[in-house]
Amino acid sequence: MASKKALIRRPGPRLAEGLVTHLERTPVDVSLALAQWEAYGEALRAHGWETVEVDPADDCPDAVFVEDAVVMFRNVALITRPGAESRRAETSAVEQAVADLGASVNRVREPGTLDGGDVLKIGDTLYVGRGGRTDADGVRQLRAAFEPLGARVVAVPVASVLHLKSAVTALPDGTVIGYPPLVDNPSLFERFLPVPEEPGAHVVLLGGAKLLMAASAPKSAELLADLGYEPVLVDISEFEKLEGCVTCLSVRLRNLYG
Ligand SMILES: NC(=O)NCCC[C@H](N)C(=O)O
Repeated sequence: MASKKALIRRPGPRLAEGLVTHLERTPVDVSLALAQWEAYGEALRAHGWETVEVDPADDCPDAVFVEDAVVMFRNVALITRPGAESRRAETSAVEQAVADLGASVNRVREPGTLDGGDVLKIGDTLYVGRGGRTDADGVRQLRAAFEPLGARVVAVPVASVLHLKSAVTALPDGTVIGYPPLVDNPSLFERFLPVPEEPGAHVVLLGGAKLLMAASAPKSAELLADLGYEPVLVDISEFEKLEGCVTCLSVRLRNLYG
């Protein structure tokens, strides 16, 4: 039976120093962030996901955004080489965690850069954002790692946001959702549904019709509820101040043995 495990990583004491690129910096309340992170993990567990904590990286302010350190396809983990130098030390404990869970491990090598937040998986298609954090060599290495396993890799230019998945994610039926002002090329996707708020573009598929979403996107949640989905809302305001979203706080692992 497929496992339902989710990697998460506790925010560290330097969280407030996390990178901001497209937003103006506003103060982060680290203790509120920790409470929000606990509630996020609880929401995953309440919907049948076993959370697995990666060892914290207290010197890395952005380590909580664990999605950026690894891309999973089937039972293979591609450990990334983050585009931001300050995030490169995040990956070793993530590699250890996925290896301990039984994944086969591959790595993005210098000089390529790739952030997990740039990879949107829909079935066997991997859309990869070529933008501020992921370069052409990173895209090539993603192809080399996963095309032999049956993935189709589609590269998408990203200019307006930090990562591809800051702009778009996908519903369980593969429909891509996004907030139009921030989606550079909606025509690259097979089906595109606009949502009315920027954070409304981010969903984590919890299973069945359940979608984990940010509490800051009530209108988008309403729209998706009206389409028969069941939004589960979590407040992640402190992570949003650092350009984080619901997707980047976990990595779901569904195809590991054991
Ligand atoms: N996948 C994501 O959207 N990750 C968010 C990363 C935010 C972090 N402050 C960064 O700039 O790297």
